[in-house]
Amino acid sequence: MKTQLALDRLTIEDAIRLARKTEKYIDLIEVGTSLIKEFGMTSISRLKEAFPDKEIVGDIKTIDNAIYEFDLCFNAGSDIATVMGVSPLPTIEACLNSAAKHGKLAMIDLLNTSPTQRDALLKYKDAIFCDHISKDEQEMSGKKKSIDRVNYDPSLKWAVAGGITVDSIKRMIEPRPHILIVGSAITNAEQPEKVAEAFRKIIG
Ligand SMILES: O=C(CO)[C@H](O)[C@H](O)COP(=O)(O)O
Repeated sequence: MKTQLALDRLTIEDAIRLARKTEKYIDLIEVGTSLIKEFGMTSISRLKEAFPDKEIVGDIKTIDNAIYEFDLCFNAGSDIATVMGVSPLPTIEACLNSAAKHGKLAMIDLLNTSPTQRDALLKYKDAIFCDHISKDEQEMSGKKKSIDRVNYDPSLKWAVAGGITVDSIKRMIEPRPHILIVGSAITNAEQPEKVAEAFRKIIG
């Protein structure tokens, strides 16, 4: 199981500072959608330059214009780029094709997908699937991703995201997701490195 640090609502310099403080305890660095929207592809290239040995996730949340957006992300230094699961299937397939062309990976964000849509997506076995509770749902209804009652297909690669805290992973059951995506629990902490270390201790 790997930890992905999600960097959102920060300047590029603060994102680099936070990643630097926690780099010992994290595996992947996510350039959050908010950074990409505010600073463009520079946010991805700057994080990749600062952390050439970490896997960089460009959370571009593509929903159309797949090849253009995915090529931008990979050319800027992303190792993984994200596409929304609610997109038309030709968009998902174009993202997977772009990822294969670059020798990189696509993550399909399952936010707001119906069970039927999820079933239709599970045939894309090269993708990473992200089970995700949105920031707005977290803030408006208090919902958080819990991972004590998951039932993932262990033959697929899974990530989980959405308000995950150290407390919420204490009751993890098997199979564990491949990637635990953590944002504000670390980025809003007074001592981000201590929280990142606490995640690492539980994950092992
Ligand atoms: O994709 C995202 C928001 O759309 C974030 O990366 C994800 O939600 C993780 O951040 P947090 O732990 O703060 O919820």
